[in-house]
Amino acid sequence: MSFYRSKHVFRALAWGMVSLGVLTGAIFPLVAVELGVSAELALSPTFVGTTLAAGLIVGGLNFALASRIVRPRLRRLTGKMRQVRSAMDQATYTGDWSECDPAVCQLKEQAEDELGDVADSYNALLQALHAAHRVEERIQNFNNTLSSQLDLHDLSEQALSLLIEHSEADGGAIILEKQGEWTIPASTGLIEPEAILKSPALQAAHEQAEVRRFDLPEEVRVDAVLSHFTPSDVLLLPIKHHGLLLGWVVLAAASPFSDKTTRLLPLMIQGLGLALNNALLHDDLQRVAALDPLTGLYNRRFGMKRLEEELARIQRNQTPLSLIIVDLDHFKRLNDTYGHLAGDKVLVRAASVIRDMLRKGDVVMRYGGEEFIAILPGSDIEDGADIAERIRFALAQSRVEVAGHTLSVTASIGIACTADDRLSSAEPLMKLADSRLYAAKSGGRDRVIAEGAGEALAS
Ligand SMILES: Nc1nc2c(ncn2[C@@H]2O[C@H](COP(=O)(O)OP(=O)(O)OP(=O)(O)O)[C@@H](O)[C@H]2O)c(=O)[nH]1
Repeated sequence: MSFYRSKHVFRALAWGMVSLGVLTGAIFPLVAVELGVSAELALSPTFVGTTLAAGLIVGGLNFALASRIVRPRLRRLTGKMRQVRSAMDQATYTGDWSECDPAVCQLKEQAEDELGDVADSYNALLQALHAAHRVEERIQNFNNTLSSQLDLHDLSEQALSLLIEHSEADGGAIILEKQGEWTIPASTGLIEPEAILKSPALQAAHEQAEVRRFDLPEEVRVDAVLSHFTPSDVLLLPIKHHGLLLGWVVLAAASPFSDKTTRLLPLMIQGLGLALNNALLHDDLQRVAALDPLTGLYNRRFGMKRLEEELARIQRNQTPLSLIIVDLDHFKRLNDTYGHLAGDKVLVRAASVIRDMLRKGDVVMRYGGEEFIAILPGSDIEDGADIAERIRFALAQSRVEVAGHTLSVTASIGIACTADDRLSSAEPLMKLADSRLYAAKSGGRDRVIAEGAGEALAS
């Protein structure tokens, strides 16, 4: 019948019940005749009218009863749903989801029939929406926290600590590819994390960058406060940007990661790819801005900044610092004779010779055209002079082949030292070293001067 398919369930129910009542009322006189009531009485207009009216009334009452039982419950259900919908509308703009909390909005329907099923389904839907919102909120918070970070090291540390906080991990590390090498910019709670870089399993993982379970090399253990342990579950999650593998997040836990965590982590890491890519670009730009493009040494601007930093540091540590100025001799003549490109090759070689003579922790910059400065923290004037002499000698020995010519160059060098010359700031230190360089030039070039010329400070 058409009312089965009606859009108005209660109207259809009313039609159905009343029609059934009237039909029963209509059939009743015939049944009465069959049961022995005289046809004259049973089919009389009064009898038929009464049975029809009775059928109509019973149908109507049935409908009223059904409607009274079912409608309030349905109204409660729809009322709650409307409340949650409008709370969600609001929350989308205000960010306050407390009104949509399942604890507040759940339906407490006791019925064990279809109505109870509807309420249960509604409650389950509410829970699912709430859980989805919580995941979205976590991912958004994670991305917001990271997007403001451009320093690669700080970003990696922060990302790792958030990932550990949002998972059951006891320790972990971030592995990144930087200038063609795999490095670990952040690690927490792991003993000897560097061993991961040599792991064949990691090398194999690079081939197919996907989330996987991972066996840590034996020496990598989790550092619990009172003991070290081998984790029972380790996740290796790729960090990608536009499909390109930037690195990996390694998370290690004492007990297996839950399904929820293994599903949440890749979503969180999606945003990390963008943030790390920005930080890597920033890092590259900073490096490019700090370097002299011809020699790859620090440029003057960045080198002088480093000098200020080193001076501040040696003052705190009460150690000396020597500054060496190296100026190639008769470089103009070399350029004029063999050409600018030949001059460039000699500059590149000179830069590498000077760098090779220095220790880790020393700083070297190209200060100007054919002038280099080396900063030696911790060196007194004797150390400085010794290194300067080695630089002079190595430069004089080095040869550069250019278009069939073997070129060589000498250098004049001046040195000053914070402790021996009783200087503490960059300007007088540079001035004194420069005046000694001048003395080396005027003394005949190809020599080191480490004393005298103090009068330059007075000017
Ligand atoms: N090939 C090349 N030459 C450069 C570069 N920068 C500066 N120069 C040249 O270096 C030369 C420096 O000349 P000067 O300052 O007169 O010094 P010098 O000829 O070395 O003489 P002394 O220092 O007195 O021994 C100039 O001819 C510059 O053009 C560079 O990047 N490449």
